[in-house]
Amino acid sequence: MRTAFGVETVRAAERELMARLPEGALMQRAAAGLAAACAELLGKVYGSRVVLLVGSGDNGGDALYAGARLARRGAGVAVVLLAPERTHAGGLRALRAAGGRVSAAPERDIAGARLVLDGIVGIGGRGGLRPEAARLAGLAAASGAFVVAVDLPSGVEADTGEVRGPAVRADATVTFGAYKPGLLVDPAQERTGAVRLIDIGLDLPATADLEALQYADVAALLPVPGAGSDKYRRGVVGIAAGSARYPGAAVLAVAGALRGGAGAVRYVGPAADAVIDRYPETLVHAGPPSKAGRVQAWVVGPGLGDDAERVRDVLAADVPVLVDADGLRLADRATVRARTAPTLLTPHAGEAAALLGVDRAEVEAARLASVRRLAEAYGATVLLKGSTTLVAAPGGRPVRVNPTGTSWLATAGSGDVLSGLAGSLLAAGLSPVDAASAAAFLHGLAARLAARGAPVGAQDVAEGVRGAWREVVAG
Ligand SMILES: NC(=O)C1=CN([C@@H]2O[C@H](COP(=O)(O)OP(=O)(O)OC[C@H]3O[C@@H](n4cnc5c(N)ncnc54)[C@H](OP(=O)(O)O)[C@@H]3O)[C@@H](O)[C@H]2O)[C@@H](O)CC1
Ligand SMILES: [K+]
Repeated sequence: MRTAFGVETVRAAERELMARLPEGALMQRAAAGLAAACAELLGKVYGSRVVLLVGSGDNGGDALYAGARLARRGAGVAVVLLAPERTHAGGLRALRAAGGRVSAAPERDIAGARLVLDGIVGIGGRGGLRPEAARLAGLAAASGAFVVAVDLPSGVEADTGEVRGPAVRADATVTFGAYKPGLLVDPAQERTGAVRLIDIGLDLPATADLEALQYADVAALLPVPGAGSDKYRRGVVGIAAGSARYPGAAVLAVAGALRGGAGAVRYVGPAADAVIDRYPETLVHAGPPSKAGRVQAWVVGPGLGDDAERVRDVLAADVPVLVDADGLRLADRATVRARTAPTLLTPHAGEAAALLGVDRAEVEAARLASVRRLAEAYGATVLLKGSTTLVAAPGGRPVRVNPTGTSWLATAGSGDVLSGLAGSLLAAGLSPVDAASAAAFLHGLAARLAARGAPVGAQDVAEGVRGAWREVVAG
């Protein structure tokens, strides 16, 4: 599991460790890791031109000490100071002693640099970059130099991933002690480049603020039928989706469900012919969901139109229910809150905005806060779709972020496949958080496998799920 911790937690762990170490030791660990990463990126350090953008705090100190290490190895290092009178004094002394210099012509130095280190601001930052810092970040972006963010791209919010003003766009980020949530959540995540974690020996709490499943975590969650399994013991998932107008949504939700590990898929609704035509293994039923026979979990909503009655009927079932698409519009909040079996809501940003009564842009800007708010408001687990899909449960447990997302998934019907897949995992017995995050992981990987650099449709994604599953199990 990859974990991320908020600023307060990281600072507390740093204080605790600093009290046991000689003064400055932690910064030296950070700088050593940073310099090593930069040397690796440069390939040849000797003769390389490096520019440090240095602000008033310890983030600048890290950059200065790393710059000193690179200067000792023969790099030509120039530093641009944003607050000359408040620069980290020890770091600047070390840089000068190693042969580095303070830039007299920042524009020229940045234009000629191979590597720019962004030490403007780290976890002490508030809000977007100030004008002079923003100007320098712009010059760095325009120069074609490789930009390495120190701890995090300056200007992004470490705790939330929000980007409320100008911010550095890095090609790589070297972060210290722990991943910060903002490095994994959009929109900030788009600005980090590849992230490398330097272990500086922090002792962190067992419970993270954010976590991202890795291959082995997903493999451990996926259901495997035993010798004694029959289709009912493997779980039956019910799909209440589709309408005369949108039969395709039913077909795609069933396609996802058939790949999710449940023993059988039951379809209820007016698109039974289309479903059977494509997937004859589906059990179909034309009446209300409550009369369809036993299921271990329901999916309700994709392509449903305005059939509020089907949503009410499904929500009355005492099994886990996944609500998606039209179902989100039709589900009554008090009914969801009153359910005793778990509920999983799977909105995209626009649907989440409608549920929260805010603008879509506000959800997209504050994804972490939005998914947490929705989970509390509905007393339900919420999967917020996006290129960094988030899963939150009510009650403040760590939020999960999916690491396999790809922009190829922004294609019609791919959400229907995801709801079928997650519903199937629910029916197979996974908790809502595990079902949602394992489904998002498989779904993202399936899209990548299916796409391999070319556009994909939702059916391709559904067909890619088996390959993704195999890849996960193989590690
Ligand atoms: N603690 C440790 O042991 C270790 C810490 N480490 C490192 O220290 C970093 C944290 O250092 P830090 O606490 O000194 O804060 P930091 O991020 O440098 O900000 C400093 C100042 O910037 C300013 N500023 C704020 N917002 C701004 C903005 N938008 N645009 C421009 N400027 C802005 C504001 O000053 P102001 O001008 O408001 O007085 C603020 O006080 C951490 O990220 C890691 O790199 C590692 O070495 C490992 C060991
Ligand atoms: K930085």
